[in-house]
Amino acid sequence: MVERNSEPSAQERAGRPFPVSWDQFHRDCRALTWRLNEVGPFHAVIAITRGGLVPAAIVARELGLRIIDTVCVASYDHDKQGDLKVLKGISEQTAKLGGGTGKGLLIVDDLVDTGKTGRLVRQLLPDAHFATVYAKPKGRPLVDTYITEVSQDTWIYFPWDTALSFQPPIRDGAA
Ligand SMILES: O=P(O)(O)OC[C@H]1O[C@H](OP(=O)(O)OP(=O)(O)O)[C@H](O)[C@@H]1O
Ligand SMILES: O=c1[nH]c(=O)c2nc[nH]c2[nH]1
Ligand SMILES: [Mg+2]
Repeated sequence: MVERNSEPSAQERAGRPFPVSWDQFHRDCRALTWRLNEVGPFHAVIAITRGGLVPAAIVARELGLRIIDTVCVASYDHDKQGDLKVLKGISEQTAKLGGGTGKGLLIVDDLVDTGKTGRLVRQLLPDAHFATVYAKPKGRPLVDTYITEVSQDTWIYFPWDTALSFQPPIRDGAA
C-alpha cells in the first residue's frame, strides 16, 4: 500500500516486521496449493497484481493450470490515499470460463490486510474462490483459503521487495 508522505505509512503503523524468504514463500505457496487442490478443480487462475503474480505462478504450476489472467489494481492516486483503481480487468475469454460471476475461477493474491483489495475482487467476481498466502484479521473474512495468519500490526516483507543486508548483533541493539 502506498500512502501520503505526511502521515505514517501503513508499514510504519504496522511496526512488527515479518520477513519472508523465497524459500519460505515457496513452501507457503505449496501448502496453499494442497488446500486448494481439495476445493477445485478450477478453470483458470487470476493474479491480483502485482503481489499476486508470484504466488499465482507457483499455484498454477502445482495445479497444472495454464490459463492465467490478471486483475491489475493501483491503490494510490495522488492525494487520494488508498483509493483502489482497476487498471485492467479479466479478459472476455476468462470471464466466459467463469460464467460471468467467476464460478470455477481461482483468484490469488499474496495477502489480505485491511480487506480493501479483497472486497473489490469479490465485487468483480462474487463466485470466484479467493486465496491468499497470508491474512491479517481485518481482511481474513474476505478470503476463502489462506495459509498463515499474522497480527494486524505485522508488516510482511516479501522476498521481491527485500535484499540480504548486515544486521548488528542482538546485544548491540538489533531488533
Ligand atoms: O487488504 P488490503 O489492505 O487491500 O491490502 C492487501 C493488498 O496490498 C498489497 O498490494 P499493493 O496495493 O501494495 O500493491 P502491489 O501488489 O502492487 O504491491 C497486497 O499485494 C494486496 O494486494
Ligand atoms: O509488502 C506488504 N506487506 C504487508 O504487510 C502489506 N499490507 C498491505 N500491503 C502490504 N504490502
Ligand atoms: Mg497487491
